[in-house]
Amino acid sequence: MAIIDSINHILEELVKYIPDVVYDYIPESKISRSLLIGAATGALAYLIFKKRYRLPPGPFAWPLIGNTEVYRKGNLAKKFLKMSKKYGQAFMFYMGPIRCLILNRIDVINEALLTKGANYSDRFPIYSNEILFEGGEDIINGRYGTGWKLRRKIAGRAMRLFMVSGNFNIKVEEAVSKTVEAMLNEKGPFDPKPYMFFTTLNILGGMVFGTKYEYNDENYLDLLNSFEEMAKVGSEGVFLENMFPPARWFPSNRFKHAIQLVKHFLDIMRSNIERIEGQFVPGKITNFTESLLQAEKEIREEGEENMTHFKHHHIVLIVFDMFLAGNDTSRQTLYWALMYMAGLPGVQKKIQDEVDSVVGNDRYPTTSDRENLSYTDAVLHEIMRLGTAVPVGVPHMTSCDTTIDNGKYEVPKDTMVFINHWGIQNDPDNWEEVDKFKPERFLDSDGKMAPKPENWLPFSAGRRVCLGEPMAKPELHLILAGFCQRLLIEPEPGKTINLEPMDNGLVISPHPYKIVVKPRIKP
Ligand code: HEM
Repeated sequence: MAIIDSINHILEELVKYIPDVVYDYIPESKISRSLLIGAATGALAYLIFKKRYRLPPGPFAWPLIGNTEVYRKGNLAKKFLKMSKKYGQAFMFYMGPIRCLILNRIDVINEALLTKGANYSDRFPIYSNEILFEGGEDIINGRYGTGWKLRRKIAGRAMRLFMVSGNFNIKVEEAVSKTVEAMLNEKGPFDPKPYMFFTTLNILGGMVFGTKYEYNDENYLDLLNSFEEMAKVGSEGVFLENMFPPARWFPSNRFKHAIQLVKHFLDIMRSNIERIEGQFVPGKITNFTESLLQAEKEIREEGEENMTHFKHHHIVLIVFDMFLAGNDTSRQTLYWALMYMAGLPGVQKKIQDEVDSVVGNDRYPTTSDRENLSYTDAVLHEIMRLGTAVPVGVPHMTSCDTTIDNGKYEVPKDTMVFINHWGIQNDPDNWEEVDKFKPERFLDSDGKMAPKPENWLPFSAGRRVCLGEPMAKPELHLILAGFCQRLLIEPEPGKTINLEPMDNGLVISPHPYKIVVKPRIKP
């Protein structure tokens, strides 16, 4: 009570200098007065002593709600590119109360991801991710530090093992041949989207669990529906719960639905891991999950105290990451690929000629054909440029006060950072005839793949670079080559395919057309 009395004494003295009109608003109760003066003094001290930063420019932001016009609806990547022309290549906006830095040019992106990688590689602790990912201790959402590094290293090693074991070519071939067969069974024009899911899921399922799915398999349909539903919930916009903590006391139905979906998905992962664990013979690794189980065993043998950063729970989260990060990105790229093939028969024919001459038709393409299938590779690069699968990346966070644009601006600790991958890949300042589908831009004068243009960055760079890049690129290349080798892909009769991306939602999606496929090789 002594504190309240002394605050009130100060207030009594101060009010003598306050104009009457303000005096009327000062409550009479001593406790309310103390709270008021305490809050006012706190706010004043905050304003006086708050560190002032030389922040990058950006639009005016309302307190608490920030720039609703930016984050509420529509395609973020396109908005960011447009805003960068007004505010500069490193600018800020506020998502609710969260301060966000947007990077739109390769030199500032390289500065953040490569030169100052240690300052820019943390992840923002997004509330929904911490809830959905049971603590957010997976790889994608993991905070930058020892635990994340260890989990990334173990998962990277497991993936490399799959790539070099010879299993990779086999799994891709199995997946492509199953999809080709299923699509050829279609009687008329059909939507190719579910088939792309079927292809990528078969490869991921093969890698992670050693599973093979059939098109009407119950387990497969369960995964497909869970994924479709998760993608739908995710594309409906940001969760209010992430921006405004009080919203967490009364979670929206959408948020509750997302929790149920992820829980179901994690249960599927757990039951598969348990099955593999039951048959696991240490030292004998045949799939990704067994590699993780082996790593867990070795870490445990070094002493239980080493297990803080790699427990059984982390295996479930890492496996979930593989499906989450690996599936939607790859299937979306393939969906674009089929639309381009149906819409651009000349490009399709050139791939077919290349595959026919390099591979022939009595076997499927393999990774060793890749360097001789340069035109196919260039087409894939152009598809990934225009149909960027992760348009504004996975947000990073600064782990300390830092700078950007060679010291021109200061960026405070805990700022959320977006890399506009779609933006640099579709900026007319970076590419000639930016909207034109031109695979040749990736080829040298001998028709071989030229060095990667610096503005082609679908997988990001630096410490958080996509873990799946070494797998995704050859995988998508083999699938595209395999489809074109086996199939003639055409639009639905009477339809012309509009290859402009749809202008809605967070992802860059093609317009949904039906296609027709015909066999090129007799089965
Ligand atoms: C078209 C295919 C793909 C694209 C365009 C893509 C793109 C990306 C991007 C932009 C990021 C964020 C990087 C950053 O934070 O700066 C990322 C992260 C990640 N990706 Fe991919 N990805 C693809 C396929 C895959 C596949 C097939 C897998 C695994 C099977 C995978 C696993 C991951 C993981 C685990 C991360 C998190 C890395 C970390 O936070 O340390 N991705 N990916």
